[in-house]
Parts: sequence; C-alpha cells; structure tokens
Amino acid sequence: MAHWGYMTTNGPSTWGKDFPIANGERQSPIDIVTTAAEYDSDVLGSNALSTNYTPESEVKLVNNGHSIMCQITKKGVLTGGPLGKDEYRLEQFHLHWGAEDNRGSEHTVDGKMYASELHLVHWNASKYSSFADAVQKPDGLAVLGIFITPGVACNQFKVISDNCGKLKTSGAEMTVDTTLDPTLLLPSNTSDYWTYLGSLTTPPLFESVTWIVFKEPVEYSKEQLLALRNLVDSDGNHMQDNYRPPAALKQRKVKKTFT
Ligand SMILES: N/C(=N\S(N)(=O)=O)N1CCCC1
Ligand SMILES: [Zn+2]
Repeated sequence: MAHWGYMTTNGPSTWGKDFPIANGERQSPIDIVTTAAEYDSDVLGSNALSTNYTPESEVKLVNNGHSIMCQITKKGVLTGGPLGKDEYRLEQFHLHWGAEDNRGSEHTVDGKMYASELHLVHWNASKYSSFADAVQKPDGLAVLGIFITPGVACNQFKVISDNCGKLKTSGAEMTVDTTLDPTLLLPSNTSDYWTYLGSLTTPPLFESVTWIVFKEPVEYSKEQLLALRNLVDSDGNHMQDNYRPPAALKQRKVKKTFT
C-alpha cells in the first residue's frame, strides 16, 4: 500500500481507496458556518471546559513523516463542556500548515483558512484504558483545535520551532531538556469555541473525535511558521500543505458557546 500523504498521488482525494470511512457520516475537518452554529448554553452552563495540564519536564519531538508531533508524558486532563464529567488525557500535540500564510488550517471559518492549526489530542481515560483502546470508540477522543495566524512569536512554541532544523527528516526524534506547559499553547479565551462530532483528519480517519475549535486564534511569528515549512516529509519533500480540506457536514450540527 502506497503510504498516504498530501501529494496529488497519495493525498486526501485518494485516501478513500484504503480508508473507505473517508466518505463517512462524521468526517473532519469541516467548514464552520458561523451563522448555522447553534448557541448551546448547557454545553457551557453545566461545567465549563477546563484543562488541568502538568508541564512537561522535557520535550519529546518527533517528525512522523506528515507532521511535527510532541509526545506528552505527564498526566494532563481535559474535561467539561461537551465532554461532561469524562476526563480526557492529553496524549500528544501536532500541527498542520501551508506553504504560504493564506492556507494551512484544516477547519475553516466561513471558508476562511488560517496559516496553521494546532491539535491537542486527548483520549477518554474515564472509559478506556489507553489511547489505542480509545482511538476507535465514538466517544474515545477529544481534540482541541487552535487556529494559528502570523504575528508575534509564541514563546511556548519556541522549543518546537527552534528545533525543527534538527528534525528535518522523516522519523527524526529528539528530546529537549526544557519544560513546556501545554496550557500556554492555548488562546487566552478558551470559553468561546465551536464543537461537533467528527473524526481523525488523517488516516485511519476513525470517527472517534469530539472536536473543540477555539474562536480566538494564536499568533506565531513568520520565523516560527517558516521553521515548520522547512521540515521534510516521508516522501523527501518539504512538509507543507499537510492539511485535509473540509469534509461534508452531512447530518451534523455545530454548537457554539458564545453569542
Ligand atoms: N489524525 C490525528 N489527529 S488529528 N489531525 O485528527 O487531530 N491523529 C492520528 C493518530 C493520532 C492523532
Ligand atoms: Zn491534526
């Protein structure tokens, strides 16, 4: 099986061959049509979305051939909002980005693409025993989506952007002896978000993700975005445009926590 990727020959339009769920009923990402999103106070009312992350004492970075990923080793928990009382454990974070600032995010907002999108991937530790156990369950995963826009540098992201040069080739891994607090990767406003039931945005595209996409973008500097674009993917090309375009909404409703 040719390895999936983002080129014409192995990109999102070809994934359905090996992963038929690509045309499923709850695929991600989606275009968020802001006027169609339904305000739902009890998504926020009952218990607000809350993160309780433990800062990483060292940072494990991996170029996995289609993104730059930071493996989380500490116990960090996401709960509340659409997740109710279930506690979702932070497993890893990674990003998607474009070759230029005008594209790169996976979710779009009224058709607008951001330059990049950061994903914090969590699994339901209240119901399942591991990420691998949870990854195929309909309530198994929760991913925080943070839009990235060019601007001032994000200090907490420096440990990743400053080390991309040492992670150029696919499969490269490194451990950086520095702390990282995932909370500081989030936008200042974490009350305003859209949420809907979706999937992994890369193969195997499992329909197991409760998506929470924050309205407020976070700024990364031009240099930080350039560092991502200089990574090399599993085909030996510059890792750029590693985003899946929006999938059909089908019979789903997007909820929002703000008016
Ligand atoms: N596609 C994924 N996350 S994402 N892009 O849907 O957040 N993953 C694949 C395996 C682990 C996470
Ligand atoms: Zn992702």
